[in-house]
Amino acid sequence: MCCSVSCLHCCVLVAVVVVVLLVVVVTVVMVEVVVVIIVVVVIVVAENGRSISGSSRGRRNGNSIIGSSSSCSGSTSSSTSSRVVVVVVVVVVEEIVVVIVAHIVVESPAADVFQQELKEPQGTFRGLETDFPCLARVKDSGPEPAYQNVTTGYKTFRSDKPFRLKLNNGVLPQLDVAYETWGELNKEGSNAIIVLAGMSASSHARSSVDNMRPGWWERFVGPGCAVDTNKFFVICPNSLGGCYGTSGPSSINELTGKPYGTTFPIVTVEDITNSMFQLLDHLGIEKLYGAVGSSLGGMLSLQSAASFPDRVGRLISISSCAQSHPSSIAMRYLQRKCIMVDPNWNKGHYYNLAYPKVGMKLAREIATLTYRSGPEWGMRFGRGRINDEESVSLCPTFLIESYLEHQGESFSTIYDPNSLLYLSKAMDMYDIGEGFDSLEDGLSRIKCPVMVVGVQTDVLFPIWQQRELAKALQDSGNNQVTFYELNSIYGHDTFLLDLNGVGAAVKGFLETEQRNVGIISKHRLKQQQKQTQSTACPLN
Ligand SMILES: N[C@@H](CCO)C(=O)O
Repeated sequence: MCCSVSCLHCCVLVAVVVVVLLVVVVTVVMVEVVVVIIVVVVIVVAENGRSISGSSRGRRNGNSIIGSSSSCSGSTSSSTSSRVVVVVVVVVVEEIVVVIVAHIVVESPAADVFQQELKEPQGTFRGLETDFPCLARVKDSGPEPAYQNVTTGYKTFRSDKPFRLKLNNGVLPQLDVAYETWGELNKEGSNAIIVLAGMSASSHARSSVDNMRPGWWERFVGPGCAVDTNKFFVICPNSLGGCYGTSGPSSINELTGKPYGTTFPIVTVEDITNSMFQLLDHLGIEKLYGAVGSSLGGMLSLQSAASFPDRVGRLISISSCAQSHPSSIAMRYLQRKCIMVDPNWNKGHYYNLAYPKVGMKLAREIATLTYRSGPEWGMRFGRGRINDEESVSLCPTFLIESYLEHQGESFSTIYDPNSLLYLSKAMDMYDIGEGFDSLEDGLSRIKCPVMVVGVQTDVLFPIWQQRELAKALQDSGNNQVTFYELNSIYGHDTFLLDLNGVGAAVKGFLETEQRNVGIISKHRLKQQQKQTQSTACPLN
């Protein structure tokens, strides 16, 4: 403990109290000693006086008196000693009590402060504290996506046919795909929209009677919302390789009776797309009205239209790409590395053993850097400190630090680290031009109207990449490409948070007959925002 400038007054007060107590203790001890000496001397002198006068009377009055004097002299001496003993005992007990009290005062933390201050005046450097009481102390001051560990409330499609994957001759003896639906499929089966999630999300896009908790797109999907469940039958599947009900590394391998861990086959965006179309087959949906996806989901929507051009009516890709850029791969590589160097990761076999929490937490902190933006943090936290009163140490000082720590902590135990490895790898590997002469050739398989939405503050899928995607789609021969550039502050996570921008664009594109619109004007987005705001779906 040390006195900082801010608590100088408290130090002075503590010092005064300690000095006064010490003076009182020393004075009491000294007085007690003097008193005991005086009392003993008085008793001894008084008794001696009585004994002297008694013996002179005995000598005058004969034997009887001598005999009486003799017996009397013995009783006086013993009573004197016992009085002295009683006085000494009482005083010694008192002294002990006083010494104990003095000891408590001198050893108290308050006295420690004082002694330290006496030895080392204000401002003396004594070395940093090394106990690092770093705690996640974040003020909940901004919007966050609703991610949950979803274990119930979804349906599961199971295929018992072997599911073949693109790489390494991978095969799964059976396939599970978890999914949730909202709205009604019409008689023609023509109003189905598949909503494709980002990496961390589950099938729980919106609350339902089976799971009342808010979904990750709660305000975007629903009656009157951007994806209007009064008009559309909405399906949200969990991705292959994930951990919320669909086959993934935490699933049990029926051959061994144990979780696959890293024996699970490598997964690609094409594989995830194929698994989702098996689900659509199972649901009897021949052709989707639309595929709407963000981030990994945007890759899936592009791939759906490329792999199954006759089965996708229109597609939306938000903050995504058709070919992962080295800068995004680098950001995901670091996250994977954090997990894989955690000794508890144990080459992916940690189920029922120690959990690689440290690596997972750090991975999510890095991921958060790529999901949000400097402008948002500037507005939300500025250079605000966690505790203005606290002296500066190597622990987090600024609110942004404790925000990252909080994000890492809260996500680290609701998502399977192996799923993060598999799905982030799938994103790295994505290249719609692979096997074709160019990206445009790969994109030319997409025949339906496309809307590309990008965000100016996205560092993971930067806005220039979105412009390039829209242009490459046009250059591939598609003359039904719409491009929106949003200036939201929420970076890559804008698709989860900005209902006015993203919601309006999505609703407009889904509910407008598609023509050869080319690059859409800002004027049209404003019109669509007004349209969206006038609907029953609650905005912000
Ligand atoms: N915050 C999102 C961003 C990537 O889509 C996630 O964690 O999945």
